[in-house]
Amino acid sequence: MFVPAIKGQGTEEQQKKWLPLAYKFQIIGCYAQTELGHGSNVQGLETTATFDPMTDEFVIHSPTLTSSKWWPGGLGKASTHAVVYARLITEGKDYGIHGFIVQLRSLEDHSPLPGVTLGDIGGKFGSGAYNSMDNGVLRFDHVRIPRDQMLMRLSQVTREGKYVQSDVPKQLLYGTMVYVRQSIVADASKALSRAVCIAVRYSAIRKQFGSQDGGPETQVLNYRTQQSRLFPLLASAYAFRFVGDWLNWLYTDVTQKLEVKDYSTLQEAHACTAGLKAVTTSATADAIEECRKLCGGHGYLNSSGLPELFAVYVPACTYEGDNVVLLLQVARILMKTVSQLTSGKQPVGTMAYMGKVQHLMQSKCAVKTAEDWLNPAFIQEAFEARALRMAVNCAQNIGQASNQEEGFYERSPDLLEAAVAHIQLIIVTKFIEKVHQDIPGHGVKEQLQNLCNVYALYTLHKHLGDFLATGSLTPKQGALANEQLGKLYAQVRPNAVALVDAFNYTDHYLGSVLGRYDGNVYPALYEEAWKDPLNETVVPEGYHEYLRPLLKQQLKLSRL
Ligand SMILES: CC/C=C\C/C=C\C/C=C\C/C=C\CCCCC(=O)SCCNC(=O)CCNC(=O)[C@H](O)C(C)(C)COP(=O)(O)OP(=O)(O)OC[C@H]1O[C@@H](n2cnc3c(N)ncnc32)[C@H](O)[C@@H]1OP(=O)(O)O
Ligand SMILES: Cc1cc2nc3c(=O)[nH]c(=O)nc-3n(C[C@H](O)[C@H](O)[C@H](O)COP(=O)(O)OP(=O)(O)OC[C@H]3O[C@@H](n4cnc5c(N)ncnc54)[C@H](O)[C@@H]3O)c2cc1C
Repeated sequence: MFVPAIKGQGTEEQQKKWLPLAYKFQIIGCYAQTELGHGSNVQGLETTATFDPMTDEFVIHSPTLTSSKWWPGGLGKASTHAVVYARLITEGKDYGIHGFIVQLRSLEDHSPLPGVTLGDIGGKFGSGAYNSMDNGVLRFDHVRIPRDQMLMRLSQVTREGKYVQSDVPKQLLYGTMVYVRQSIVADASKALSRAVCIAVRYSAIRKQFGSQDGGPETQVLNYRTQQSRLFPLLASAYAFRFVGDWLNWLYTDVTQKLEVKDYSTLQEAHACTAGLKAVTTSATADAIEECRKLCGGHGYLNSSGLPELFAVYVPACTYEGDNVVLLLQVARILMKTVSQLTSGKQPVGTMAYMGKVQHLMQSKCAVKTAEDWLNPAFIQEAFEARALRMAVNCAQNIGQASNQEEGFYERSPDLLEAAVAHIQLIIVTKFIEKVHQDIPGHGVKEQLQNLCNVYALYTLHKHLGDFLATGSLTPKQGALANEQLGKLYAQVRPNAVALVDAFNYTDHYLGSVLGRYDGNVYPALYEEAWKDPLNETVVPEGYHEYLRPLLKQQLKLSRL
């Protein structure tokens, strides 16, 4: 994040100076924004950067304990530099949060520079690989940096100490977070597909119950409950891959527009990256845990690969923006869009469907049979009606409050659900668009169409309350969707293993004895057990000190 921050907020000159050093690992940088007392609320950060016109320097300082930088990855032990976000103060005025390049450690012996106190913040969730990341703590005691180490693409301070705001939106300060959020969506798809690959392959080889007159037991993958839990996760892995590809296109397009000072899609980029990051990471974290349960007891072994995957993945719901905070950002933009509908201003991009407000507020879903739910037009309209009606309901309720802001906070739980509905519509829309494209490979398109329908109808079934409460569906239509879902599972079943093999993960990358490509699980589980250090001795350490005396004592007592 050190590099994207300099690329997005540094001048050409600053990029020329600092990026080659970072690319060649002549310096190692981190992104030091979050503090002990503030993470979500960036504008509440307390670290100060006070301009000293006498020396043409900024004085970086941590005025309070809560201003200590806390969490930045790489900060504790590895980084020599940081992009530090601090309150810019010049001529006695606080101009809010800006980025500054600050050297933290000597390039000679890696010792902290004068005025810099830093270290690691300690162990994190479980024994997961995230403990290999030195998330750190950092405090400054009046550390001086040259004025040209303020990142000056978005705003400047002159030699005399005058603050100059460039003619660019101040939200570009948040650009690095937008970049990482869009990459986190692709990351969610990768993590989810790994978990699903393990669970599908293991479910195909695991047999339990159901043997007739001594015949083989039943593959657990054939149980309808296993399919109803697992196949929506398989469909989600594909859904998040396709929406992540689209989001990367959107991000690239917005970045190109910024180059020519076209800020028209900045809000769309913020809403989509924030909302998709929130929805895909929450779903993926829950799905990895579900995949562990789908593998029964063996899923709880570290050798299954699932506990580690879960422990390393779950902070994605928090870092790069707490998911609730990000969804409330989406909700704010939805409310703004709804308020503009009466002005005749046509919504664009992923909000365009809201322009059909007259139709969508009174449309009646035309589904009459279970098969009708295979029509993408019916799915699309149902999801649009649900999302729009939830947003309009929130706007009407907020409008009844005496104060807009108060109304927003009062209704924030409902706004959260409206934001999720909007984001799920985007995911469904992009999946439908994907399967409408020419897709190579014999039968591949049909399989993706099945998964698209599984993702949409499962999501509809899971959130049926929204669809019924907004009148977007009738209970009968909801039941038909569930009926069609069961038929789709039967169609996915024959190709389930092929659909996870398609992720093309090596056994090494998957890191799971349950997810082995050859399915030879039991010998692998048994072999893995003997690698446990506890098995280096046949008689366990502690026998003579603790177990033997206890056993002997009990034996004596039993003879009395
Ligand atoms: C380098 C890695 C690359 C790839 C990695 C690959 C895969 C990724 C996998 C793992 C990642 C690895 C490790 C994890 C690293 C994690 C690092 C971090 O966690 S960095 C710190 C992250 N912190 C946050 O996300 C903070 C969240 N808070 C905020 O973003 C803001 O405080 C806020 C919540 C948006 C509030 O902003 P503000 O206080 O300014 O107030 P408003 O809500 O009123 O907003 C004002 C105005 O601005 C608009 N806006 C807000 N944000 C943005 C934005 N990002 N872009 C554009 N516009 C924005 C907002 O809509 C308002 O607009 P208005 O209504 O005025 O029109
Ligand atoms: C593994 C990991 C790596 C990280 N790496 C970095 C890094 O490299 N650089 C960096 O700068 N930071 C990093 N962070 C910090 C991370 O970005 C923050 O923790 C994150 O942004 C959440 O902010 P917070 O901790 O202040 O949460 P808080 O906002 O304190 O969240 C606590 C609760 O308050 C709720 N809440 C907060 N505000 C509102 C609101 N307005 N309305 C409703 N509910 C609200 C949240 O939903 C949550 O339930 C990392 C964190 C982790 C866990």
